[in-house]
Amino acid sequence: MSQAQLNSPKSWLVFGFAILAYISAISQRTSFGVAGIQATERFDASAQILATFSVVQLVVYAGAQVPVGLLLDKFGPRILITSGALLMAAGQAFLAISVNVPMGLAGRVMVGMGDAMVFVSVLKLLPLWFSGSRIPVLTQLTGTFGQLGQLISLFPFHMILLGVGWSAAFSIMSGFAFATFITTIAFVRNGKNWDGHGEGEQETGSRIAQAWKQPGTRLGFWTHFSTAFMINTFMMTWGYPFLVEGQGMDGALASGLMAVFVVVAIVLGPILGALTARHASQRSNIALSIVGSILALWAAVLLWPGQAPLWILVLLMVAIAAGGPASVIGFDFARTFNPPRVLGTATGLVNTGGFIGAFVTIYVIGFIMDMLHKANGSVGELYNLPAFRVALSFQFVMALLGMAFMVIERRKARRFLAEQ
Ligand SMILES: NCCCC[C@H](N)C(=O)NCC(=O)O
Repeated sequence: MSQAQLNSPKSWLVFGFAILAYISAISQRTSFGVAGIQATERFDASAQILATFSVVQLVVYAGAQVPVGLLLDKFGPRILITSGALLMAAGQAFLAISVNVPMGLAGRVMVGMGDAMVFVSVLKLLPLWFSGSRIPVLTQLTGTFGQLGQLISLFPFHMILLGVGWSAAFSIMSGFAFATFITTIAFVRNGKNWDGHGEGEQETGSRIAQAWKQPGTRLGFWTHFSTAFMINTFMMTWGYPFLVEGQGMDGALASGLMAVFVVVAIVLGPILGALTARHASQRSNIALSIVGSILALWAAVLLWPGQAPLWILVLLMVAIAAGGPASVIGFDFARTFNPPRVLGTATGLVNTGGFIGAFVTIYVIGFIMDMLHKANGSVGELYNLPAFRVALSFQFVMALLGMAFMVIERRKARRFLAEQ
């Protein structure tokens, strides 16, 4: 390990440009979400087809995590971030010229694959360039800075889309991704602490098995699962319809309140980073407390007689948003329990938790809503408060499952540490 390189000015330069690539990745990921109305017109698509775009992109993202983790351990972060940026640039360029649904989907698949390569690679760079308590803080800051990407798609991208049009807006996003491809080649290095391809000689299957066998990886997976599935469920599908159709909130207010998620991530990320660095033995308790707070607020909102007042809905959103920074604790478990040669694989495994949890929850909530509507003879509104109350309660089942596994794996991880 080259100590001279750690925490050096060059470390900050590498980290800065890696973060830039991640900010770009988040802006590419979220850009389609603000272009829904234009996409419906351009592709002459139904709401279901529009939803397919998001689901396809997320399935690609989650499905790519383990292969990306394996490639990361073999080839290192620099190649992965470079390839991710190039794939996203190509995907957005393709989307800019696409005129039908299959072309649009192909573009989003490329964006999803490219996006999948960036976050875990930035995390893998951290122990190569930094040491000690800086790592958990920088892990949190990575997630926090990434939120700036969402602001890019919410504001400048959206303005260009409205003012100049689809092709120009997506071409500019493609240009942004391409710019980070160039800056990654120019400035991002694996550094002297990267052992190179020698790390990648181990069999693929055995590397996955080695990472998963480690109780710290499984604790990280269930931590990510428990903290992130509710924010993903809310942001990706059910938050907006629940606020507008279930709680009778004005659509513009509901969209505006979604910015709460960015603000909470920016404020809470560094605080949680410092807390986890200082109190490593309390990491799981911090995550469990945040999941507990989300559940308490969901219970208050769902049990509230009639529509809940605005203040409690805002509190609910703050709590759900706290799940984002809390999920980063999962990556900290992966890092502290695994040797560097399987860290990418372990991080990829952890990063699937909150997405797998969200797919299941999103689907089951929709299924329950449909069943309740059918049980009522398919009369009246599909989306209504009593139906949301029942369907959204499914989140308690998933959260309790996740928390139970966190406690089980925590016990095993502690036993593992005691035996070391
Ligand atoms: N401060 C918010 C961080 C959110 C992290 C999020 N749960 C996550 O796992 N992100 C992975 C990614 O690729 O962005």
